[in-house]
Amino acid sequence: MINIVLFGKPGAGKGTQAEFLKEKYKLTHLSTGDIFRFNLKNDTDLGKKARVFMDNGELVPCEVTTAMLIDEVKKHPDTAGFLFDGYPRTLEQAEALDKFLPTIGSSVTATIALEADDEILVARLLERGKTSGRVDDQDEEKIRVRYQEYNEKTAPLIGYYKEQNKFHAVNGIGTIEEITERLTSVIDNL
Ligand SMILES: Nc1ncnc2c1ncn2[C@@H]1O[C@H](COP(=O)(O)OP(=O)(O)O)[C@@H](O)[C@H]1O
Repeated sequence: MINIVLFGKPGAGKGTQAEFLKEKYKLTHLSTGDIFRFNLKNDTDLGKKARVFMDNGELVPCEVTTAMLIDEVKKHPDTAGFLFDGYPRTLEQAEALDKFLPTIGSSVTATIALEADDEILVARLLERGKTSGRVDDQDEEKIRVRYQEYNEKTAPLIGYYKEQNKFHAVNGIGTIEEITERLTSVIDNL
């Protein structure tokens, strides 16, 4: 089983690239943001728990997110592997994943970060907000909260995965195809 964690700031292109990678490597794509948005739209109990946090650009509490992720993983016992997109986002979540995966005989294979400058990313998000309908993409204030959350809570994961020799960085600026190419060359060399 190969498990890839796609890592990067909001707007870095994780979702776009995940679409290509999941096809190429036959991976199950689990985007916590997408799963939450689905639950929000359908007004499920999970959606109700997540809404306030998401609408403000804050992280949903770890126990809610981790329970949801584990449920999703368990729905795909026969997969060739997972492409985690948006999880883990805190040290607590990374540790939870490292504890959970061995219970299904697996582990994180590699973490790949898509890197880009903040100004480029904020511009991309505001552009996406015009068409996506995502509340958290339409307001610079909320975008700023997400970057703050990233810097405080998610950035420390870089060190966590480097220590395990599982961290790879890829330049996230270029055409979609160029970036897919960079990501596949990392994965093919794992
Ligand atoms: N691993 C997670 N832990 C906590 N909250 C999460 C997680 N993944 C997604 N969320 C919630 O969903 C929102 C949207 O996630 P996502 O689409 O991945 O956003 P972004 O484009 O900001 O990376 C986040 O701002 C957060 O509220």
